[in-house]
Amino acid sequence: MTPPASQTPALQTQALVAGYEPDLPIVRGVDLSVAPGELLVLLGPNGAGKSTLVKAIAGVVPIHSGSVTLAGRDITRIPTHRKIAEGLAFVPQTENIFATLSIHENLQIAAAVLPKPVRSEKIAALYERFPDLAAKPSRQAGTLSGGQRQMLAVARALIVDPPVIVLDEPSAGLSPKIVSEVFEMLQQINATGVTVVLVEQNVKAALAIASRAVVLVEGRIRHEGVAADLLGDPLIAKLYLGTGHSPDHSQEAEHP
Ligand SMILES: Nc1ncnc2c1ncn2[C@@H]1O[C@H](COP(=O)(O)OP(=O)(O)OP(=O)(O)O)[C@@H](O)[C@H]1O
Repeated sequence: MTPPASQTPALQTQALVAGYEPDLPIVRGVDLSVAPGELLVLLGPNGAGKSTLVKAIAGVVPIHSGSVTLAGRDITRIPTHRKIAEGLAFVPQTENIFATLSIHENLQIAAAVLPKPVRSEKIAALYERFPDLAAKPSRQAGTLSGGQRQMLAVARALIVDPPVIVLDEPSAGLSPKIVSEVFEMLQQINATGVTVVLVEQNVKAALAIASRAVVLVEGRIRHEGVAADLLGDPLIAKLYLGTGHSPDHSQEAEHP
């Protein structure tokens, strides 16, 4: 979906510089604009700074300068734990669930940011949306398959009905079949009006579901465009997307 240019971006970074050490920027001046309703994929070679960028947006990596806005509101300096209440949900690549707790307890903890009276109703709504989770609410989250863990991590993020969800490589370590299921789930979430931003190594699969793609190289945006166009551009595929000269991670085995 390509909304009118005048529309306030759902998520925007301006001249964003971020990194782990004060004198070592990894993200080096990124202007990223995500329109409401977009499913945007962030691509680029290993070490390009994709994860660092989304972590900076989520508030878990220090921002040196620049800004992050959500539907026009400045959230640059808002503490990480409050960003979810502002409407920005972040699903980290790892440690995105409490492995020793049950599915239900994981959802209860996520629901703690909501007012008490609505918590059970929100959890019930999630169970309706994710029947696989509803089937075994007392199961320990750490015993779930990789795909089901991602489902739980996404469900936790969705508990506040966020307008924007940002995911750091949700397909990491999953088999191609499970990757398809996770991507289908993201498409369905996007179809309900949620703006989705995801970092991905599964270039072809991600471009197939994305509306737009941004290619990050050495901490800067090098290319952006309609996902389908990028998929068909042999130069971009060769230079930045890893297709043709580095392994497509979709072939990796799932680690349960
Ligand atoms: N916790 C950390 N502390 C210091 N430097 C880090 C940390 N995590 C990542 N880096 C460095 O930041 C740079 C960008 O890493 P990042 O993970 O953001 O890249 P990426 O594009 O997501 O790559 P990949 O696809 O390999 O995950 C790399 O040079 C990496 O070594």
